[in-house]
Amino acid sequence: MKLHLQKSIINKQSAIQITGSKSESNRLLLLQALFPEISIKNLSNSDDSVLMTKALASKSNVIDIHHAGTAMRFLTAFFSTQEGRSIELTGSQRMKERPIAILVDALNQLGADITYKENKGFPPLLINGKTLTKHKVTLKANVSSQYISALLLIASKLKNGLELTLEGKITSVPYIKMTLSLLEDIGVKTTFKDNLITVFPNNQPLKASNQQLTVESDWSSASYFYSIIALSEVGTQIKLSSYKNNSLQGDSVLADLYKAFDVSTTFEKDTILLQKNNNTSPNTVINFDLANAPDIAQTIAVTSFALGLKCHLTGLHTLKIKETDRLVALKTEIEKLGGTVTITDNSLTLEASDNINQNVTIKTYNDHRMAMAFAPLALKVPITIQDYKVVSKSYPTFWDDLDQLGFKFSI
Ligand SMILES: O=C(O)C1=C[C@@H](OP(=O)(O)O)[C@@H](O)[C@H](O)C1
Ligand SMILES: C=C(OP(=O)(O)O)C(=O)O
Repeated sequence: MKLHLQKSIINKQSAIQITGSKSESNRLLLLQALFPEISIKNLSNSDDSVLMTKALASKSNVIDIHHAGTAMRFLTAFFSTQEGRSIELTGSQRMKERPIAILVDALNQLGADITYKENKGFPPLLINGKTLTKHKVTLKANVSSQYISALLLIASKLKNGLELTLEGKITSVPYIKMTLSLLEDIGVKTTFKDNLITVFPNNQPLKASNQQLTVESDWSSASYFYSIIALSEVGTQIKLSSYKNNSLQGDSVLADLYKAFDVSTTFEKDTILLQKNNNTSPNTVINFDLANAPDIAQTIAVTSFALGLKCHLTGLHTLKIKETDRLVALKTEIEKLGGTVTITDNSLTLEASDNINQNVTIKTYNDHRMAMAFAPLALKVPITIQDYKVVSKSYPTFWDDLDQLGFKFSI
């Protein structure tokens, strides 16, 4: 269903409460299934976290996690350890194109029994739960960190814990560190030195002081407000809550990166105040390596385009296997708007330009981030989002929050 955004000017000051991080939530939900004494505050209301909750509670032998990548990967590891349970783990058509062999091979080497129902290397998976007996495995670390997090999340419940050796350049590192930090928060011991991660077994109940966890709000969702402020008049402010100064989320690098667009971030207790300080110079060139923060690539590309800036983004190799091939999707949609984009397998270059075509319909490719990344362009031109409902994958109240800021739109 289409959503038409008129050219909008937003309120000078607004405050938005953002839902919990979907990455932290899906890790904690998995850990809660293993350690039921865990209680979680500020859980994400994203579709992906709702699907994760339902899948963990389900008694069915077919579980469909739709588009949720973390749920697919984390649940593959979880169900492989559930002795006596046999399930088919499946997902959307796109999920059936997102590779999973690296994780399946690692789990099978540890003693799991996982096979492919359709295409080798891809969901759906047939998983016969077993006690995993081995504790050492090596896997490629340059394709998706989610395979590594999946193994780490189940590791403390294996008899001898886990020793993971990572091969190749490690991608999306902050997500691995987030997993290890959350394990430490509940009292599981871990080490990460060079390319070796060790998780020690923990079959004791958790200490009372390790049972209550509060999810920080989602930084990837905050990126759309960074973009909105970057495109707004000098002096415009948005307050977002609830955030921490020492975040576990790699996307908190936004606070640094958006300085290039003259957006400042001020921490005030558990809120962040974003403010546009100057008109961004047209001579600014954006040059970022986003290997550690792949989910904000679309936001940054669109902010740069809207401000007419040249932009060169690298470290984008994981974008090809996300909800859609995000490199191709970005090139196609920015070019419809009048931009010039060159992509390789791991980079995107946007030429500086000062023209933005009006009334373009942005295709969303079943990708929440395509809809949300392009929406801020309404501060410059009227624009249509092809399927506005996609946002619920990570941010169900996105349009309500844009409405609150003063965006004008109709369905
Ligand atoms: O572990 C996680 O929560 C995630 C890891 C990242 O994936 P990759 O490691 O595949 O880049 C990220 O893109 C995804 O949205 C969430
Ligand atoms: C890539 C993403 O999610 P996932 O891999 O969990 O589907 C995302 O939210 O941008």
